[in-house]
Amino acid sequence: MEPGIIEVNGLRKEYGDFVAVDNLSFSVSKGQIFGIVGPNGAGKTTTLKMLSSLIRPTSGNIYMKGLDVSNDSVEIKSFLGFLPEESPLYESMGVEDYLMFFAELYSVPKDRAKKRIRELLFDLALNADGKKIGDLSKGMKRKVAIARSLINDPDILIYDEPASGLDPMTSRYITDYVRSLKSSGKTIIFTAHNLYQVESLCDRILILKNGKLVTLGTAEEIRKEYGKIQYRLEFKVDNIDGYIIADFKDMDGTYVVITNDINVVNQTTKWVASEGGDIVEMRTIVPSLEEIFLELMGVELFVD
Ligand SMILES: Nc1ncnc2c1ncn2[C@@H]1O[C@H](COP(=O)(O)OP(=O)(O)OP(=O)(O)O)[C@@H](O)[C@H]1O
Repeated sequence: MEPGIIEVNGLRKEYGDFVAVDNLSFSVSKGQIFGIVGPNGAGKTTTLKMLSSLIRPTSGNIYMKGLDVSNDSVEIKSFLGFLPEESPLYESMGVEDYLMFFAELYSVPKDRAKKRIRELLFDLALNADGKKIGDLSKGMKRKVAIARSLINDPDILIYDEPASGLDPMTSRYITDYVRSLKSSGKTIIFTAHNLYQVESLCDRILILKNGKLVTLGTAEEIRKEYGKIQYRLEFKVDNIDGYIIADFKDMDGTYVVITNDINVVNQTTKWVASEGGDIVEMRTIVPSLEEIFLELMGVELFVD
């Protein structure tokens, strides 16, 4: 198999006696959106900080485009954009001055930087109207931080919770924007707590718990491996007294059976036919990534 644009092998981070990230290995292919999810304290931010060479791993290695992050961090920074969970912005600066300042830090020639800033402001629908960064809304500040991460047009983007804490519209705008970055050929690793967002956006998903990989795959693969598909059968019969195949709910004259056993479905349909009744509806209930996630984390789910 071709090596990924990002290759992580046996990554470990210790803080004193505490192991924040433990023997983590994964590979991200070029042009993929790769999501890292896990409960608070799972080690997501620590992993992203190691990928962005903000902190050094205790052991293990990370390669980006074949370069070792520990040794070639300067070169890697030229094609990497990092968006931290909390982005400290220079509150007293105007948006364009702020972005120009970062363009200079990345040695982007002035003319190209001006064009890039115009494009980014347009693409992100960011109209600051001459306001200082400190006077912008939370969503606009997040957009400024995203524009900053893209100022040098990097190929690889590492985004820590890019759309968290924002209103649904801005959050949606940012996730759509991340999707458009993928269409322009960029590779994106991001963390999020909103699993519907992760499911709709990511090509592959890594679930972390206590610093360890729990599972890794497409949403479909994770669903296949961990999700219990259930069947919901709704039927009508004149007399339910003889039904002993499974538990059922009486819903005002129709009866509902929810089961993960296909034999129960087959036997029930036969029984309903033999009683001269009708099947009102039969469907499968596919678990959401959220339900699988909660189950993997050991949280009991209650189904009505
Ligand atoms: N500098 C540090 N010193 C000591 N422990 C730390 C340090 N940074 C992180 N940790 C610990 O490492 C663990 C993982 O933290 P991390 O921030 O990576 O989790 P996370 O998955 O990003 O959580 P969240 O979803 O809350 O952002 C936590 O228990 C945290 O307290």
